[in-house]
Amino acid sequence: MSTDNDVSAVLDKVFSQILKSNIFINREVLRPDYIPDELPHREEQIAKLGSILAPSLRGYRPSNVFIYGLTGTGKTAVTKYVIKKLYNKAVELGLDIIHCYINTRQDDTTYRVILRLAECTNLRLPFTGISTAEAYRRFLRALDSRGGIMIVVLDEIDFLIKRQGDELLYRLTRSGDELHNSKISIIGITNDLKLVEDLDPRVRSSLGEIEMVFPPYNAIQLEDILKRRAKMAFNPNAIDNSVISLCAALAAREHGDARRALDLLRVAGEIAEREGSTVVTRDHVYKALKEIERDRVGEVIMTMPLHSKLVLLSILYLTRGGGKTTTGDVYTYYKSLCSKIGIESVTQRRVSDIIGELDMAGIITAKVISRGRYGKTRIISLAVPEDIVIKTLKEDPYLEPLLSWD
Ligand SMILES: Nc1ncnc2c1ncn2[C@@H]1O[C@H](COP(=O)(O)OP(=O)(O)OP(=O)(O)O)[C@@H](O)[C@H]1O
Repeated sequence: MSTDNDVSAVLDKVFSQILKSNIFINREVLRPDYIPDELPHREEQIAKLGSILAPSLRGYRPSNVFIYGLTGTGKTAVTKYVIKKLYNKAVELGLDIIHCYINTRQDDTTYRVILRLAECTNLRLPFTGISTAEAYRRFLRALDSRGGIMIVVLDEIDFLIKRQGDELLYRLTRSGDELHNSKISIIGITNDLKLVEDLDPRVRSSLGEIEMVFPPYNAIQLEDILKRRAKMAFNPNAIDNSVISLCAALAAREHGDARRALDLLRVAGEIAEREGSTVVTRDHVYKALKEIERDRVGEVIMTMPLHSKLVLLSILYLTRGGGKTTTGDVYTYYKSLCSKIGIESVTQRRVSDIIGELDMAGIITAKVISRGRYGKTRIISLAVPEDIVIKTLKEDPYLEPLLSWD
């Protein structure tokens, strides 16, 4: 058993390790929310968005823009960068442009988005007590009495649409009918390409007056992005080019995701620091890859609903030691687990959907095979290490007792 003294000694060691370390000169520049002064390989998108928004400097409402592309392709960074430059220009010219950035994963209800819109016009609305329609009316009134052009960025817009539908978007894109002294222009950002296809055509056409697609970066571009950041983040003697190209190559394996590349570099540096090393090595990058993957898988599993966890637990049990199983066997085992803990099971069809979702999330692999006249089935195997799944499922008090087979 560890004593308070042991724990305090461990902490002392960690603190002095970090204080001694001179791996980083400024680790903040590797954080996901840091907006760098230059965004290499996005010159074209910066110029295009800049020219779309520029009419606001002459008092015209810029076209609405719908920006989409896979994660880590620079959509948020480019948008914030262009808006900041535009705002600075407006201040220089003595113009009043209101800009409002809202991430709808964080502000995920229509009411909260309206609260934030109102805040950007300096109007404080109550958190409760008035209807959404009333809140919207007050916001429009405040904006119109202030006047000017408002540029609203709705980032991760898919979260709002999935939760609340597209009513607010529709109203915002039609707000011109209700405003006399002001205009609203919207930039919607998403990485959910399917959402774009499924969107109501009337909203898609008004929101996407102009559409911009951000392509993934290739490994060479990622390397270039990393080099420039690494120069600001690391002590020059603590990192070499082979570490940076490894991070770029690993991040480009799925799709060129700059966030993943930067995370790898930052976590590799942190591991080197924790280990008391004076340089970041390729070995630290591989360790970082494992650590990030563990965190990702752990988080996905932890936030899954109970029945998805039970399905995953069934797959884990039936494929122990690297085996394979089928949808039918998973369903039978899953039902036995439900009766063990005294809850009602969901239908086989739903279990089949859950298997599809686990496959999409990269937790399992499910290949459809034909069994001739017996129809089709899926051959299922685990796609992530068993120990991460066991450790995460054990954290759920409902499931803990079911995991005592070993
Ligand atoms: N061209 C670039 N140069 C420098 N850094 C970049 C570049 N593109 C992206 N980044 C950095 O990569 C990280 C992710 O970028 P960003 O948040 O803009 O991606 P995104 O496309 O909005 O992703 P998501 O859809 O997941 O929100 C940020 O830290 C950003 O600063």
